[in-house]
Amino acid sequence: MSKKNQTLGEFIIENQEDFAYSSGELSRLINSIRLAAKVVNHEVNKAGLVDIIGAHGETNIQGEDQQKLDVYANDTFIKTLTNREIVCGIASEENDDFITIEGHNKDHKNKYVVLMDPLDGSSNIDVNVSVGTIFSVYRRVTPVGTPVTKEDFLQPGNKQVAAGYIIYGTSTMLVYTTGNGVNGFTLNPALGSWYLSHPQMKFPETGTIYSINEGNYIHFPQGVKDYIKYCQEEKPEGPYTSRYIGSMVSDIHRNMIKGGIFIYPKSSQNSSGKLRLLYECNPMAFIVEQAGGKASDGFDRILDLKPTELHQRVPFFCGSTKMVEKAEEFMTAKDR
Ligand SMILES: O=P(O)(O)OC[C@H]1O[C@](O)(COP(=O)(O)O)[C@@H](O)[C@@H]1O
Ligand SMILES: [Mg+2]
Ligand SMILES: [Mg+2]
Repeated sequence: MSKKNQTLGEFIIENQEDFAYSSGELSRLINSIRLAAKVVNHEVNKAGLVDIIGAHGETNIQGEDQQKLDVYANDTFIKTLTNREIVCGIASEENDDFITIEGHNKDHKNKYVVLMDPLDGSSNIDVNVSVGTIFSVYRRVTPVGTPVTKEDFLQPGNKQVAAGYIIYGTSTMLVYTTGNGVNGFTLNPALGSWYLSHPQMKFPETGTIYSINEGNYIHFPQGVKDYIKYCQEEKPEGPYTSRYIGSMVSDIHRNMIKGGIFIYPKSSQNSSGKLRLLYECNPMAFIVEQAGGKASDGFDRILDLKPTELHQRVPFFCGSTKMVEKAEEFMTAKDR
């Protein structure tokens, strides 16, 4: 069978070496995520048809309005993973605290914790623009057989054993890594199967797309302002293009295919930026590095940061290696 016709199920079976230390637990975890993703995809696709869009009337811990689909996606991923009892804990952007999963015999025997942003870019739902899900998997650091603690979730990103995202776009894709490159699978909605459509994805070393919310320009650090000016200057390789969807998964997915940089910097209004280290930046940084790209906070590697709290935010510079390095030069010159 040609690799292109391979389904995700077949891919997992044929690449068991990627799951070498997991005795089937990690493969079952990815299988559960692909199932939950199909359920969420079905709901996202009919968002315009049913009265499910719009603010839910609650606010999450960051004080932001939750959309109904945020809640739905959160519940779906949590229930799917909890019912199958294949993880020992879950932390979600939509929950104040982590969830402990005891297991059927209350023996806390599972090894992995999952951290997730169940619906990324949710403000795009009611205008029919792509949204996503981001997930991150770590091996617990506390002993198996005991309840998980915060320590299991506050691990640096370089300890991730798997990470991925789902993009609910014109096609729905699941892109993930277990630390052995990045593979992308496209959902055939008629069959409900994920097909390997993007084997061994590679982030172009450089590109001409820059993605940043320039509406916040006056609040940006000087290094970011200088980098934006640099992007707008004439260059031998041709002009740069500004593209910003406002849904990080979609912005980074496009840049990974075409070459580009995504920046969400700190600002005079927000000293740590907006994006969450554990639910958004670490998993995307792992994927991007595995595809040959680079991710930093403008100075230091995202994956080496030691988290101190679950909902911690961090400035994020991510994309084609040469472009991130160039942005870091401007940051170091003015903001170090
Ligand atoms: O509107 P802004 O400030 O540019 O923020 C956009 C960013 O916020 C996010 O939507 C945050 O994600 P959530 O929808 O999960 O809160 C990113 O996906 C996106 O890059
Ligand atoms: Mg998000
Ligand atoms: Mg979200």
